[in-house]
Formats: sequence, structure tokens, C-alpha cells
Amino acid sequence: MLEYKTALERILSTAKEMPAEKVDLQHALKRVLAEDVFHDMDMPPFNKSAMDGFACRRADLSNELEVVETLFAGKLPEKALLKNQCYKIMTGAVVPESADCVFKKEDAAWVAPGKVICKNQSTGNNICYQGEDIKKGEKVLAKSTLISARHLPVLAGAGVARPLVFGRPDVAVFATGTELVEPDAKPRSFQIRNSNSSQLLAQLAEMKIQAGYGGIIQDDEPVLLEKISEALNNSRVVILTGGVSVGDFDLIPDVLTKQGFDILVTTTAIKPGKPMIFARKGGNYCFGLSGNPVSSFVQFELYVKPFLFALMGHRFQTEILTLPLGKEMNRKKSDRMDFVPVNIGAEMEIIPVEFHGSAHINALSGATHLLEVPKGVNAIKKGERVNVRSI
Ligand SMILES: Nc1nc2c(c(=O)[nH]1)N[C@H]1C(S)=C(S)[C@@H](COP(=O)(O)OP(=O)(O)OC[C@H]3O[C@@H](n4cnc5c(N)ncnc54)[C@H](O)[C@@H]3O)O[C@H]1N2
Ligand code: MOO
Repeated sequence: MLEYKTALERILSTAKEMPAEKVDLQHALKRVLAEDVFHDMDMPPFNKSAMDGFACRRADLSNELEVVETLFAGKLPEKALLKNQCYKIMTGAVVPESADCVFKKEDAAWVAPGKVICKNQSTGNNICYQGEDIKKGEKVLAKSTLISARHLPVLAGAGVARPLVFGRPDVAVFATGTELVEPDAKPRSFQIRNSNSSQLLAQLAEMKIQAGYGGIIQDDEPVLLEKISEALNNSRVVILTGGVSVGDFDLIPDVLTKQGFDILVTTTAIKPGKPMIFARKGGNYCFGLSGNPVSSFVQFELYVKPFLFALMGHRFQTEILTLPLGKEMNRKKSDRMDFVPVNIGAEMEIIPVEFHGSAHINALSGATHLLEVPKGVNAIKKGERVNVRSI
């Protein structure tokens, strides 16, 4: 049984980055940059007025000023200022070289038609200076950045209308198990609804990966062989659930070996989700996740997500919060790292939800975070600080 971190590193070490492609800006969200981005101009590109008001020479600020031109955003100034002259200026307009100070409209008083004075002698300059935010040639985004909404204006501002991003892998999802029926069917007394597939497709969709869904496969070796081999024709990654433990009908390891896969992981020291197959055949990869719904959810978050991000050129790091535990926790066995569904209370304390184990999907839907209980820890006292990740 591999430790969590060992298994993760083993899985990540096999990931080869997908070839890069250019996409339109509106399709760049949640893609991963395949090159550094450098800015092609200063920002602001010119000395820019930060206020609606009047631009003048500071040396003339205490004098009556004659308004010689109105400057607005998008207009090139025509006149240079002479002594005791000023521009009427709008926010975003170019501040010409002959002016070094803008005072805002609220600080101005008209003393005669076309003549103003400044009522606030200690006014700031109210100028955003050329290049103060970004210098031409400066690196503004690094390769491997996972593009979020806050990165898009930077790309747009740098004129990168078609960023180069890593490709996304084609992924196929299957559920295996003779007992399974799809959610629209009424299960008979010995059957169970397939909940894993919708969960996994949604976890993939959250990563902007539109996977192909191959349906339910019976626990039947020839059928499994045929379906998996078909899926490999157009999918780099196949994700299966069920049939990965040691029962007579847990056929996935054998089927993958017969397909020529190298099985690199079979069990890892996490709970829930101990049995999990990770296998590789050249540029194809297969995850055989546990059939139990909470286990497959946790395995996806811990292993599949970072792996798919690695294929897309991004080193995924989950945000971990460290907060005090709201009530004491005990467990009998501590040979695995536990992931327990929890919520965060009003006092920012961690509150475990009632959790019966790896089939208890309701516990997961009523929780916002997973609490990590390290291997070897049998009890955690109220108030002790613990690590949680959001789900
Ligand atoms: N002798 C041993 N038995 C088991 C071990 C072990 O170490 N030795 N490990 C247990 C653990 S832990 C887990 S987890 C399960 C994993 O089993 P499988 O991944 O082979 O999954 P199945 O047996 O096919 O199914 C388990 C459970 O989940 C239900 N299931 C399956 N697929 C779905 C689905 N798509 N949607 C909803 N529910 C699903 C299935 O009906 C079973 O109830 O093995 C233990 N056994
Ligand atoms: O590892 Mo299994 O998912 O505990 O039930």
C-alpha cells in the first residue's frame, strides 16, 4: 500500500504535457498558459489624468487660470500651456507634458467665463504616470498559469488575443458493475443507481474537461476488454469506477494487464479510497477508481485532478486551511490518512458531519471541506489545529 504522497508523485511523474494550441480569449478561462506573456507597451501608455478637473503647471496653482482647451479620453492635446493657462480635463485623458498637476473639479471655482482658480493648494498631482503599473517588455504572466478571470484582463491589456495554452486530454468515463442502473431507472431489489458517473463528469467539467461518457459496463471480462480497447482509440485517459478491489468480479486489474497496461498503483494509504488502480500504456492512462461513491470522489480530488492538470502543464496545489477542531475526534485504526467530510462553523472551527463511510454520499453533499487526519493519529482534541481542503 503506497503512502498518499508517494502514490501522487508516482502518478504525476508519468504525465507528459499535451501539445500547445492557440485559443480565443473568450475560451481561455481555466486553460493553462504554455508560454510566458510579456507586455508590449507601458501601462498606463501615457501620463493619464486620474480625475475630472483641470490640468496646469503646479507653479501657477495659486493664480487665476485661463482654460485654453478641453481634453477628454481618446483625444490628442493640441496646445501647449503658457503661464497661467490650464486645460479642462477628463479622467483617462492624456496629460500633456506642459502640465504637471491636475486638480479635481470639486476643488475648482469659476471666477469669470473661461477663468478658474484652485481652492485646494495642497492638491495631489492626480496623474497616473506612464509605465507606473507595467513597463514595456515586463513579464506579466508565467507559463503554467491556470487562467482565471483575474488573468484575462492582463492578457487583453497585453494584446494577447489568442493565448498559447496546453491542450486538454480526451477523457472517457465508465461505470462498471452488474448491479448498476442509470439514475432514470427504478432499481430492482438487488440493484443500485449509478451515482459515480454524474459525479465524475461534473468534477471533470469543473476543470473544463468535457469527457465522453461510455455508460455502465457489466462485470464481464470480454465486454470490459472490448469497451476499454474501444475507448483507448480516442481517449488519452480512461476513468472507470468499481471492480478494483480483490473480489472474484473485481476484473479491472486483469483486464488492464491483458490490454498491455503497466499497473503502477493498486492501493494507497487513504481512507476512504484505499483500492485504486493507476495504469499506463505508452501515452494512454487509466484510473480504476473505487466503486464506493465517496471513495471515488476523494480519489478524483487527490489523484486524478492533479494528474489531469499535470497533462495540461499545471502543477495543481490545493489550498489548505489550518483551523481549530470544534469537537474531539477519535478513531480505532490509524494505518491510513483519513479524509473526513466537515463544515466550518461560525467561529471558524471545524465541525465534522455525521459520516458512515465510503458509500455515504449525503455526508459529502452536506459538507464543504475534507479534514485530513494524518496516518498514526488516533485522537485529535477540541481546539487542536487541523488541515482542511475545500471540496
Ligand atoms: N477482501 C477485501 N475486500 C474489500 C477490500 C479489501 O481490502 N479486501 N477493500 C474494500 C474497500 S476499502 C473498498 S473502497 C471496496 C472497493 O471496491 P471496488 O472498487 O472493487 O468497488 P465495487 O466492489 O465494484 O463497489 C463497491 C460498492 O460501491 C457500489 N458502486 C459501485 N459502482 C457504483 C456507482 N457507479 N455508483 C454508485 N455506487 C457504486 C457497489 O455497488 C458497492 O456497493 O472494496 C472493499 N472490499
Ligand atoms: O477505502 Mo474504502 O473506500 O474505505 O471504503
